[in-house]
Amino acid sequence: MSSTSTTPAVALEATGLGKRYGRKAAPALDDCSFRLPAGRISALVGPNGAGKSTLLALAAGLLHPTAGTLRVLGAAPGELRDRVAYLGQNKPLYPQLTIADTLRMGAELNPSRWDAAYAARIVEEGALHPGQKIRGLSGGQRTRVALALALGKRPALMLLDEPMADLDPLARHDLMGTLMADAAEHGTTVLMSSHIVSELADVCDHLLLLGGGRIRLGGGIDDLLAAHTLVTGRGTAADLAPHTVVESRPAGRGLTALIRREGPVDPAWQTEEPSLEELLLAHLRSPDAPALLTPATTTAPLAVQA
Ligand SMILES: Nc1ncnc2c1ncn2[C@@H]1O[C@H](COP(=O)(O)OP(=O)(O)OP(=O)(O)O)[C@@H](O)[C@H]1O
Repeated sequence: MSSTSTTPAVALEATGLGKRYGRKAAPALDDCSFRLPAGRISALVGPNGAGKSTLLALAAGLLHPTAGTLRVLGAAPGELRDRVAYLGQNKPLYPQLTIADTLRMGAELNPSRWDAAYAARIVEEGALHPGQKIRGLSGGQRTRVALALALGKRPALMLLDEPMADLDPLARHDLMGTLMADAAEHGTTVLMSSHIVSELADVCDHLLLLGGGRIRLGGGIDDLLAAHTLVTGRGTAADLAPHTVVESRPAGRGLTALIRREGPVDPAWQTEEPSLEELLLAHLRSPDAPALLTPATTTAPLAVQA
């Protein structure tokens, strides 16, 4: 059932990727180079306008880059539509169809991969009846049907653009649980944008942080957290050299700083590992902090496994 045997080790590979929506517009994505390892559940995070939706739409083949290249499961974007599911912020469904008709359409469009039981389960867990018309559903209920349609085809790669934004908290929690357990079981690669960091921390094992159209952080969440330390103590940011100070703030007579370690930290500083939220907030507040991509995410030294 799993498609990992034919899935390359790298799900997405961007090289100098850029996208401008108009000649005079600032680039929505600018010189992005990164790898997204296959089989990971990745959070795509960044402030409004950072380029998250643009990246997901490029990966789905709905937009074309204006610079650089993007490979998706080793192919051009859009080439492997049956293996890639994209769910954007607009969920195009036919209002006149029933839920059952919609899922039948999914089965017809994906004859070799359709998992009818899985699609039906996603719908049933929302207490929806197959005979209900799409036009009579709430926004959150439509989201659930759109997810069933996208996931029923058992994609190797799921591109989800704020997929749960209009679901109530309980539905979000339950649906996210179903989706992630299933992705883990099938080795599916997920790239999911969201602004709800606490939710991402529970389910994601990989992170891409975008800011101003550039990659700011990329890598396994544990590796990224381990590369940073929160320090508190008396002294100035200059005293923290040779570490990279991502962000520092006054605290009492000294300061609290998030640093990227270069060797051991002077024991005069109190240290602790940051939470994912602290890591993200410090980088979001310091847009000029240097980018960090862990080795599995950088395009430089890693050999692609065919
Ligand atoms: N269709 C479009 N035409 C022109 N500019 C666009 C278009 N779509 C996005 N942009 C611009 O590209 C930049 C990146 O937008 P994008 O939607 O990718 O950001 P985002 O990170 O998804 O933001 P949000 O968190 O608000 O959804 C923004 O400056 C936006 O104004």
